Amino acid sequence: MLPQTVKLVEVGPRDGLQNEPGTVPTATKVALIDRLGAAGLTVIEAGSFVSPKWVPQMADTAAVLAAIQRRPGVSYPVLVPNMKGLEAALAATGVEEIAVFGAASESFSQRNTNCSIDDGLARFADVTAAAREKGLRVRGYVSCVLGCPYEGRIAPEAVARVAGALVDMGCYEISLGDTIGAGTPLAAQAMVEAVAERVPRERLAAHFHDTYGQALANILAVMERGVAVVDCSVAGLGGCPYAKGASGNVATEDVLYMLDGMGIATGVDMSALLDASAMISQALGRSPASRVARAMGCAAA
Ligand SMILES: CC(C)(COP(=O)([O-])OP(=O)([O-])OC[C@H]1O[C@@H](n2cnc3c(N)ncnc32)[C@H](O)[C@@H]1OP(=O)([O-])[O-])[C@@H](O)C(=O)NCCC(=O)NCCSC(=O)C[C@@](C)(O)CC(=O)[O-]
Repeated sequence: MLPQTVKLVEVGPRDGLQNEPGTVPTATKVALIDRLGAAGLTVIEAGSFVSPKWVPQMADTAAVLAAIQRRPGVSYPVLVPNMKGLEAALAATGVEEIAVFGAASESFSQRNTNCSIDDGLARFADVTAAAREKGLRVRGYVSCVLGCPYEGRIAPEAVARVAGALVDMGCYEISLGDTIGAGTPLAAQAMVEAVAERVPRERLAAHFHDTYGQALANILAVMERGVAVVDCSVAGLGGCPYAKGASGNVATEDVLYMLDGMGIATGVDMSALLDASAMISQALGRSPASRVARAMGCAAA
């Protein structure tokens, strides 16, 4: 049975823009986030407090948080990898939610966070406990749930182990990242079934990249297995710095078009979303990767 409503988690300003080769001005990020809020998105990932040597594109996250127009009922989470990141998040304006991010692949964990899966989980346990003590909500990510750029196939049980550990430490929701977009629908369903042995389905989110054009099919497949939270990126922004040729998250416009067409409520307005998509595409000087945005007339800048 398909869900009647789906929560869309907009990750473009973080997952998308962290991959831009050039610097995106703070004012552009702020304008994008404000437009996404105006379109009705209720969760908009605003940036990350990670090492600026690792991800220089997110170095202005505190400035972004200070300048956005906060809307009631909208959450603006930020990624935090360690206690230093948590301190920065707590010092920034208005942070109420953070996300910690682990992986189901040892090699990816090393490349992304310079530590093993288990060392990362130990760090996240400390971060999560301290964050919750301060009243913050904590979301957990698992990367490489349907394949790793270094190790290939990842066992669903490995995903379930990391997802279970994140929930046990206090994450309210687990976002399952097909980082390189390699998954296909039956594999996505099998992975969700394995994870559901450890984490209730209503606490799972699909975070699928669209590298092989499978993201929408995979989203529908896991919705059939009870997943009702979908991460997506306006204009299909993004990629993966550790996976050559990887494309961005599934485009928000494309997910919304599918859900609207199926009569599934999201609270997001297509024309306001297209406005945000056109704005960021123009700022970056390229056409949106979203098929829907292109079909609806968002041309190259
Ligand atoms: C985790 C670390 C910090 C370890 O990196 P490290 O080098 O092992 O850390 P360290 O503790 O040894 O510190 C090294 C330097 O970084 C600084 N530092 C240390 N921590 C911070 C911090 N929080 N904020 C600012 N600065 C920090 C620290 O102060 C020090 O500075 P120095 O003394 O050399 O001048 C690093 O590997 C890192 O920042 N990684 C983040 C990588 C990242 O952001 N990746 C993208 C997000 S994950 C993703 O996109 C996947 C996802 C979530 O979307 C799901 C999916 O699609 O799969």
